[in-house]
Amino acid sequence: MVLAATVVLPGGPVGEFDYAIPDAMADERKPETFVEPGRRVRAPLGRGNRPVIGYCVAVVLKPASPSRPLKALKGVIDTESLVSPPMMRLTRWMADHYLTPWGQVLEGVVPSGVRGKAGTRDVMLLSVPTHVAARLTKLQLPPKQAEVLKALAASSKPLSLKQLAMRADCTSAPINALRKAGLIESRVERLATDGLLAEDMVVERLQPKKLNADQVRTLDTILGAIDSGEHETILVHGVTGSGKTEVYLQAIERVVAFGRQAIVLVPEISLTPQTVGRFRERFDRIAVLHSHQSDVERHRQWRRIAAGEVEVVVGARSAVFAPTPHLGLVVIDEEHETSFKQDTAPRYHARDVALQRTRAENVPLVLASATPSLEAWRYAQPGAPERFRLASMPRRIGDLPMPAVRVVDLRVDGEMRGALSRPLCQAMKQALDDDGQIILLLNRRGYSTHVQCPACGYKLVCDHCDVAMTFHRQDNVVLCHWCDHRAAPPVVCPDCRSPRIRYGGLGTQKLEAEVSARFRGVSIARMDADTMRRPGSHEVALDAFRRGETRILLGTQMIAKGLDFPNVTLVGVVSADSALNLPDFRAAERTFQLVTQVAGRTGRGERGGRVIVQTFDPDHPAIQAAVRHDFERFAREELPNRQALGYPPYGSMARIIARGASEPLVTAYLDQVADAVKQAAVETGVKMRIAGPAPAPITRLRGEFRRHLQLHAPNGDPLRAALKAGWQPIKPPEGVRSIVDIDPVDML
Ligand SMILES: Nc1ncnc2c1ncn2[C@@H]1O[C@H](COP(=O)(O)OP(=O)(O)OP(=O)(O)O)[C@@H](O)[C@H]1O
Ligand SMILES: [Zn+2]
Repeated sequence: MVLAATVVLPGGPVGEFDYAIPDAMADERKPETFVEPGRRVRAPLGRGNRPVIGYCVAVVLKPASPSRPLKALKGVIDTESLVSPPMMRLTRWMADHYLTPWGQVLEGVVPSGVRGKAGTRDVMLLSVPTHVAARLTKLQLPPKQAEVLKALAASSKPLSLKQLAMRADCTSAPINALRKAGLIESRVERLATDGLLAEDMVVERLQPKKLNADQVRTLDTILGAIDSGEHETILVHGVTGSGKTEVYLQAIERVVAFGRQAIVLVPEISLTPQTVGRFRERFDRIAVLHSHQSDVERHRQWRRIAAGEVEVVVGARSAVFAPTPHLGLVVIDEEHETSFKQDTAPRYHARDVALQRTRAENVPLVLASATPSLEAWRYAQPGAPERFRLASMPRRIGDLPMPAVRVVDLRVDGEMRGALSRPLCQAMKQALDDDGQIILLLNRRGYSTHVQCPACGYKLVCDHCDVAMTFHRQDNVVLCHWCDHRAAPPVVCPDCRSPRIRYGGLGTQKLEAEVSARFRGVSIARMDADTMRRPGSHEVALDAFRRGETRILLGTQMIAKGLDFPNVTLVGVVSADSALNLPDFRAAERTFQLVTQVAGRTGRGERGGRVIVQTFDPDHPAIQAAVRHDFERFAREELPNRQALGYPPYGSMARIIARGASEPLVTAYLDQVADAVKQAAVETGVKMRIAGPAPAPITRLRGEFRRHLQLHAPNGDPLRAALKAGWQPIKPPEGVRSIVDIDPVDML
């Protein structure tokens, strides 16, 4: 038998490869060179023995095969495992579920700062072995060496070479002589270069709030699951302002009291100092993980978490992989948010990964939202394939009423004053007169969202993408929001030279200009991707709004969620329709979520609040349900549509997207794949619906043509089988790239 390491390669080729482990790498007493699962190794690949780096995923005994001996590993990179056994199993599941090579999943899950041990360095620490210390006086040594040994033995903790040389006032020569003679032992330890770790911010501690009846009921449900020691998923559906956060903070207190850790996932955009502060007020040791962190900071947090020094991990999507040693609970706040799905490989959804992880570790998962995803909602209904438990919180804290919503029909209201209808203008004036504050939502950035020529019908699109260019007045450019291509704004039609070229369509910049012209002297802040570029700008803008210095806050969806400002007495939705016409089966769901969430930002104080929604489609079921803050009504009306078409949550879906500069090559490749997938689908014996191949909704992006194929099946297994047989084996030609997105969220 030979001791072998099973290795997967992040950079391909796909597959698991066995390598013999040389004796020197099988010695547990030499941790620097020990091979174990979760460490990266150097291995020779292929005929030419090209050196590659891979992850050891298993250590196994293999029967020796003299005719085909295993190649031997060349070296070990990591001095400790980067991936715990449960995490190893989780990444394995992800590789299978998302049809992504295991090595690529591992590379995506272990942060680069952790792989590179950012902010730390290896330090050799010297000490005197106990058996040497015992006979220190009896040793016959040259005087300098005796002095060194005495100095080291007198030290209460191990010393670095430099420290010891200083204490004994010597060069490294006598120290090395002692090491050679086995009188001094050494080990390598990884220490932070900045020496002392920054202390956690000190924040005034707050006591738990006294819960209302709905909160008590919900907390009891969660605590029951925690105490049972079993996995259970609990969907907390609570209207905006019902106090969901307080409930899960108190559930986490129980988990922490048991000496376990909790992970709380929030959308990246909500991960503000304000949010983190709510945790610091209640817990001593918090770790924050987000995508703007430096490698050094991320590595530091990762180590603290792995060492069990942290009670609560708060983070965006990737915090689902936090290496907590004793996980007790995972919470996903605003569970419906699309940012929980990663849009590069591995294309995982944090909700599904969390479900898998909490099941494996036997701990509860809490999903919280005022507008749950239809997936989570269906699974909380009787008779669904998954069984989530539903906890409802239908009332606001303090029994505050939900704000009244008025719909303005833009088709009949002829009295538009630019972007704002007369009712919205009047309501704004009144809110300002009453010393209230206003939130205006418009989910399109820029000034004009399209440039068109009425004379010849010309539309200005990006040179590289099949996307309309947006005019940005501040920089005086037309800009592609997909590839960032910039051009000078045309003054005449580039096609027919007509000077009547029109800049139309409303963006946040234009809205800001209109509002400030109409409400002179009123302080306005705009929050969108253009004004929020610098880190921390979000917080600055929200702080000014909180203090009342800003009276009107307008912006894209980033102002729609989570904000809790009691003085906001009016919310205006400038155009509720922007998401409604997207070629996406979730368009209605997105519209409902956005309008409901932003409407929920008002009426959160004693002063009450109201909402005005402008739309060209006032009878649309999503808008009708949002106007009533009625999620159940929306779900009742939308679910049958999904069921009729076999769309999620009734069945699984996968999308193949192929792209390349040459349209014929992309087409030929995807046609070939489609045939193979259809053939394979028949062989699964499961009824599958396959749509396409067809041009993707965004047909050209960054100069590449895009085509896609969509697969629907009652569940994910036959989909994966068909893709494994039909898609995986067909290598795209040079210049064509192809990806598979399982359970896609992005339909463009
Ligand atoms: N039991 C309680 N007693 C008094 N105030 C409470 C209580 N629970 C929560 N609150 C307060 O009520 C407000 C709303 O709570 P929270 O922000 O947790 O609601 P939410 O359900 O998460 O809302 P949303 O979904 O709109 O973000 C907060 O200011 C919170 O501090
Ligand atoms: Zn472009």
